[in-house]
Amino acid sequence: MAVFSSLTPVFVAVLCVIIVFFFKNSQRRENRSKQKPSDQTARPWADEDLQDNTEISTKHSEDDDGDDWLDTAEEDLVHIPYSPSQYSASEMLQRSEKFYSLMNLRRSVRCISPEPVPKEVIHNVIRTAGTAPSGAHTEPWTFVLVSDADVKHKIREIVEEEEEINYKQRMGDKWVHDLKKLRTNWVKEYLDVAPYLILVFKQIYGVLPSGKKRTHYYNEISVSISCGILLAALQNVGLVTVTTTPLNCGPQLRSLLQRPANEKLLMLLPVGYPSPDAKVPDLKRKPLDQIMMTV
Ligand SMILES: NC(=O)C1=CN([C@@H]2O[C@H](COP(=O)(O)OP(=O)(O)OC[C@H]3O[C@@H](n4cnc5c(N)ncnc54)[C@H](OP(=O)(O)O)[C@@H]3O)[C@@H](O)[C@H]2O)C=CC1
Ligand SMILES: Cc1cc2nc3c(=O)[nH]c(=O)nc-3n(C[C@H](O)[C@H](O)[C@H](O)COP(=O)(O)O)c2cc1C
Ligand SMILES: N[C@@H](Cc1ccc(O)c(Cl)c1)C(=O)O
Repeated sequence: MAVFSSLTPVFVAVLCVIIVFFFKNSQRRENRSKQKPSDQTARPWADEDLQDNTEISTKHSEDDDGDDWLDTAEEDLVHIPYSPSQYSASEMLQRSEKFYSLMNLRRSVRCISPEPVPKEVIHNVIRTAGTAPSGAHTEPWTFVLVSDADVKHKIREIVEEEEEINYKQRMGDKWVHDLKKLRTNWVKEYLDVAPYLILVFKQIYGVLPSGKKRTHYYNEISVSISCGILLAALQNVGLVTVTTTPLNCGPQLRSLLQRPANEKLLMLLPVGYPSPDAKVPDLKRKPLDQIMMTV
């Protein structure tokens, strides 16, 4: 008993040292994991809410035996002067009003004329889409331009088959109800009729000359921005489209168009002139005070 009572203070002291040691260690580990992702599953650029399926670079993976990601040529990239056009305040106002008026006339048009469209115009529209900013300038987009009647028809078959199931089963009553005002259904005549279909693919990763994967940061956001610019470029030349996202068609369309495994369909845009009898739902847009908060 006497031995125990004399040991207790020593025992308590040792116990305290052990507890402090463990506590400090666990704090250090926590801090380290906050400061620097310690494993390759940490992907701060992939927004969970967006369900951005960006794939991680294989830089630290087991099969990695080199420093492909270290591109010295890019490290030495020169920085050049940049002085774009500037306008007076009144010119700016005029230009902003003009551009707003043009864009405010943009509508999703589902009745497209078969009238041919100059190919060079479409090429310029796609060039313009390719001016979009992208995560780490990875330019993670592929625009597949389809004008071949047989391929367009195959696309229509795939889309209509899946969209019928979407409307009847996958989308559910609420979504179908919310779309009633648009009078859409699974019949997609514009896929045969429009002179061009542009299928926009996001590259979920790139492929380096060595065959290894290159990380495409924020690829979905980057490609979505390029699609916005593409829509503006179409509007600028008087062409129409409808932004479509044919659910469950991605893999089939990718394989029909022989796109590689790193590409996923983001949007399908039928492009042409509006048909003379085209109608659009009389939708209203939110005014500025409902979309802008000033602080
Ligand atoms: N952002 C969104 O919330 C959604 C958008 N869509 C839109 O619908 C359209 C068609 O997409 P949909 O077919 O439904 O969906 P996906 O193209 O995402 O494909 C559906 C399934 O196929 C897999 N897949 C597709 N492409 C690849 C690829 N290149 N490599 C590996 N796996 C692949 C997906 O894998 P995984 O599960 O790994 O992605 C998923 O399981 C597009 O326009 C798309 O933008 C569709 C669904 C949701
Ligand atoms: C992300 C996104 C997905 C869309 N998917 C479809 C679609 O699959 N089919 C379709 O007919 N329209 C689709 N639309 C078009 C919308 O229905 C349309 O933008 C909306 O009704 C507003 O009309 P507006 O484009 O004329 O302003 C989509 C639009 C966006 C932005
Ligand atoms: N993809 C279907 C359903 C659809 C229609 C319009 C939309 O705005 C959305 Cl989000 C979905 C279709 O193209 O009919």
